[in-house]
Amino acid sequence: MKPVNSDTELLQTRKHIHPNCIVCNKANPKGLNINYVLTEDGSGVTAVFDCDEQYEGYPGIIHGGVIASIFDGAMGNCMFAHGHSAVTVELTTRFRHPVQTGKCARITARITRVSRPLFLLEAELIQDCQVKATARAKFYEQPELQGS
Ligand SMILES: CCCCCCCCCCCCCC(=O)SCCNC(=O)CCNC(=O)[C@H](O)C(C)(C)COP(=O)(O)OP(=O)(O)OC[C@H]1O[C@@H](n2cnc3c(N)ncnc32)[C@H](O)[C@@H]1OP(=O)(O)O
Repeated sequence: MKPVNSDTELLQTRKHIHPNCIVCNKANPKGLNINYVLTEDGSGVTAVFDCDEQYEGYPGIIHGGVIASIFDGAMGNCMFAHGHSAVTVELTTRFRHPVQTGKCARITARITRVSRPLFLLEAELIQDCQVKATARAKFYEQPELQGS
């Protein structure tokens, strides 16, 4: 599926991304400040997460809720990148291996199926060349969120 714009800065500049988003807005001092950009082939979005220890649950392991939030943000931004505004209606995360603090991880998300108003998306987190967590979600299109 082609994105509406190949500009990798698109995701941070589109006015309809909520200015206070807890996951992706860099201006939110209490947020995760994740910078999602389009993948090279434009089919999805990707981001690097620094896995700072402030996000740990158990010592040395990133909290699963933080990972789920980053997946949700990735898939939401993927929707925006393809010109769809939508809300999450279902999110399933599989924590395959502990995500360690102090080592960067890469998150990638893409749309896998469209059945309007529902969109199915998948995401994965890779650290140390290993897929450590995956997610699937359903998003429900809400065009009225555009421009808010
Ligand atoms: C000291 C200071 C203390 C401070 C405390 C602070 C408190 C803070 C509290 C913070 C709280 C923060 C909380 C956090 O954020 S914890 C952080 C987020 N979670 C993780 O990092 C977990 C990462 N995952 C793993 O480590 C492995 O996957 C584990 C060890 C879990 C299993 O890996 P392993 O390679 O060993 O095996 P396997 O993958 O073949 O699976 C084996 C079995 O596991 C079951 N299973 C697996 N998947 C599912 C599933 N989807 N539904 C149902 N069951 C499932 C099932 O029985 C399966 O067996 P089978 O059915 O296949 O026979």
